[in-house]
Amino acid sequence: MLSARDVVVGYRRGEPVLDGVSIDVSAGEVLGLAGPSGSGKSTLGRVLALLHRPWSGRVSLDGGDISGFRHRTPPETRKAIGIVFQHPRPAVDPRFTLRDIIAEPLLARGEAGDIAELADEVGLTAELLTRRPHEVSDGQLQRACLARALAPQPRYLVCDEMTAMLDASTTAALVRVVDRRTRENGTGVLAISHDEALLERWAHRVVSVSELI
Ligand SMILES: Nc1ncnc2c1ncn2[C@@H]1O[C@H](COP(=O)(O)OP(=O)(O)OP(=O)(O)O)[C@@H](O)[C@H]1O
Repeated sequence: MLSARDVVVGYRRGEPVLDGVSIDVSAGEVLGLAGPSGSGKSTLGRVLALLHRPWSGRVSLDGGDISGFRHRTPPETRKAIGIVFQHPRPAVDPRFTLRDIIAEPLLARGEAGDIAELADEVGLTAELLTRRPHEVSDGQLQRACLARALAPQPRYLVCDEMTAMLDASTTAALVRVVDRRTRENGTGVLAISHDEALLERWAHRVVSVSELI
């Protein structure tokens, strides 16, 4: 279980965005996180993905406290939690090919991974893997970002408006990819979205930030 307990966090001193929020994402579960713009959905996703350190409260991974790690997160913990953002372009190095982008987390750990298999999983052809970000569509780049997040076989995945920029067929394709991981590998997913219809189809249950206090 990936959990946050009584998390208080914000960007300006004395102005918490989340004030005592608790959430549990179980293995094999897709938890939808809905709610109005500015309510702190992305902030909570970033806290769970260890990109933002809470002012107080606790973040735990399968029972172990991981609240204090952030940049010094041990590789095994870092590997366990993936994140995919709404906008793929700022999330990649424009000099890299899609193959390099997908391989990035594996190379960083000196691990070998089957890039062709990951590309196949997200529906990218071998030819697309040779291109750079400016030579592919947003949807194709987002497929590469999803493959990069899945490469270390994370136990939990935060999808922060992963499909908000994409058309209906690419959205459905990427959701199918993540859903297969949930069913076959037990990957727990926090699916953050404005799209209530999407969450209704995808998530096992849906909560809003205001319900988590
Ligand atoms: N880097 C930042 N610096 C300062 N304030 C920020 C930063 N990121 C978010 N905020 C503020 O924190 C609050 C919550 O933002 P957050 O992006 O978590 O909400 P959200 O529910 O995901 O919104 P949206 O649905 O519009 O993406 C907002 O008031 C926002 O302006």
